[in-house]
Amino acid sequence: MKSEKEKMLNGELFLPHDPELAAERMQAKLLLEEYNSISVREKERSNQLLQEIVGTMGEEARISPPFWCDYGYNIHLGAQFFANVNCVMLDEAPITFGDGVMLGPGVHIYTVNHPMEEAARATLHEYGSPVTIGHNVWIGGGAIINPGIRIEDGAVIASGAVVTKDVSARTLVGGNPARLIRHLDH
Ligand SMILES: CC(=O)SCCNC(=O)CCNC(=O)[C@H](O)C(C)(C)COP(=O)(O)OP(=O)(O)OC[C@H]1O[C@@H](n2cnc3c(N)ncnc32)[C@H](O)[C@@H]1OP(=O)(O)O
Repeated sequence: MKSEKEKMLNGELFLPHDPELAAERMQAKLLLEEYNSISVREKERSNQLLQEIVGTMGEEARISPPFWCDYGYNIHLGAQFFANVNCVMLDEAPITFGDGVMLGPGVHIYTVNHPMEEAARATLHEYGSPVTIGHNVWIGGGAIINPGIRIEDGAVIASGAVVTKDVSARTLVGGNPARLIRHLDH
């Protein structure tokens, strides 16, 4: 029989209050608590902690605290990744960034959904869908990226956008729900 963690990683319905998953979220919270309270002078310790929190990270990846996520190990940061303050990543499924990605303040990236059907939702099951963000994407402050979204290379997400559909390479999208504003090809 599959564990709840295996179901989570497989994108199937799973129970988050399972003891193994609850312990992993607690471990992530403890690391984040330390990460979010560390002095700005302690760059090395801060970098070490970020390496412990996320699954993988490229050269010079940085996240300005405070930062929150559920598990951490499902997050993969490319080189020169930068997230401004108050970033939230609900990483029940992989969240993968290419190189040179920038996030403005307060960007939220969600991979988790609850069932739409009331009786199924009442069982407290949930399920994850991966979010994939290409190289050199800029996501403006306050944007929300929904589960299962793919944002291709060079795209720009305007501040405050709610991204509900995949975003093509080198396009600017904005609004709620986010719509094409213009192409960025030169
Ligand atoms: C690490 C960090 O990133 S920290 C910095 C954080 N900074 C931010 O988050 C700022 C993000 N910047 C934006 O959202 C800007 O508005 C940009 C980048 C989208 C502006 O891009 P521009 O190409 O200059 O767009 P411009 O101002 O010409 O507007 C084009 C159209 O998009 C609309 N638009 C611009 N910004 C937004 C927005 N945030 N949401 C919805 N629509 C928008 C404009 O109203 C305009 O619409 P119209 O053609 O109907 O008049």
